[in-house]
Amino acid sequence: MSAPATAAKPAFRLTDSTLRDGSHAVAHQYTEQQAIDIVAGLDRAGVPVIEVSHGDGLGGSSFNYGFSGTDEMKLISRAVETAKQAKIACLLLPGIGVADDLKAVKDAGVQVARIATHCTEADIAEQHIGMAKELGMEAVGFLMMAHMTSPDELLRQALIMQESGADVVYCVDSAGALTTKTVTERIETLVGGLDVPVGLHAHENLSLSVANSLTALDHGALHIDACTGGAGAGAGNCPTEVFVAVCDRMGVATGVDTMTMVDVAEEVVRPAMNRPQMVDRAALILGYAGVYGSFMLHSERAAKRYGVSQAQILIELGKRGVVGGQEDMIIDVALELAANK
Ligand SMILES: C[C@H](O)CC(=O)C(=O)O
Ligand SMILES: [Mn+2]
Repeated sequence: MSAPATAAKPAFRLTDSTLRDGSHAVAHQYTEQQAIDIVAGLDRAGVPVIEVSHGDGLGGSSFNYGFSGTDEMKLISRAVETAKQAKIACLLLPGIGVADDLKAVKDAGVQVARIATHCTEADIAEQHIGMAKELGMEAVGFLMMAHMTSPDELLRQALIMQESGADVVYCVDSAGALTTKTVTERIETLVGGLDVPVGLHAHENLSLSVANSLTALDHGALHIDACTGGAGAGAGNCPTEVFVAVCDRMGVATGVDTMTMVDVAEEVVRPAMNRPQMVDRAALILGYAGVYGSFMLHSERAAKRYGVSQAQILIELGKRGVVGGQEDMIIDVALELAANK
């Protein structure tokens, strides 16, 4: 097998979110040892940024979002201790995480603060982006459920994040509902209208995460998110090892050693997963109906508990345009379906 092209300057910066978005796939039950092993592998492969926190960001451990198996601060500390070259990042959704969480992770050695809001609510990130900058962290704006708004409105929201001090702004396909066409429209509009670099965070629900990430690069994105073994909410995220392998084949420099990534996926991450990441019925419906990826396991539990169809719950949530933070609506919909049976 040919040697990976790690020497050339990378065409984009890769953020691996196995220990954050991938946490949805294991119902937030990562152990300290798993965090150490995953960070050690990714760091060895040359991944430049590794995100660690509860799947729903700092402070996510709760009845609403699911309790963490291990306190996220412990996972973060193990990650910081283990990484030799990679920066450690955290996600924060204002309201779930609070300003003190940012200070705590900065003190623990986290260098990148990713501040996430629904795609039309960037204004609620202003304070946290500003605080991340005051703390001397890199601040990344993260506009979730980006399929739900137009490219022009997404740019208007991204400009709010840029004005607040964001160093990078991401288009986040939380539902895995974007296609190569709708990614192109969004990334082109963001790249054309922002002074700061643009990123894409793709999900696999329509089997398009690799294609969408490549499309984003073609249209000027400089940051790409991925998860090893395709871990993550719904059908998972863009699989890191597959993405860097495809980049190698296309002559796109990643700075990451593909064969090390392939081993980390196979030997470290997949054994940590509770079940295979795949585009099964529920995941496909998430993408097709445009439903928030992290609703998958919640809707599966509600369907079992109330004896209704998970597919119907998801379709109904899609019709109602339910967004992250409205997890209680999953139960409401399940109860309504049960009452109408
Ligand atoms: C809190 C969400 O899981 C953030 C994310 O990764 C997404 O919206 O996608
Ligand atoms: Mn995600």
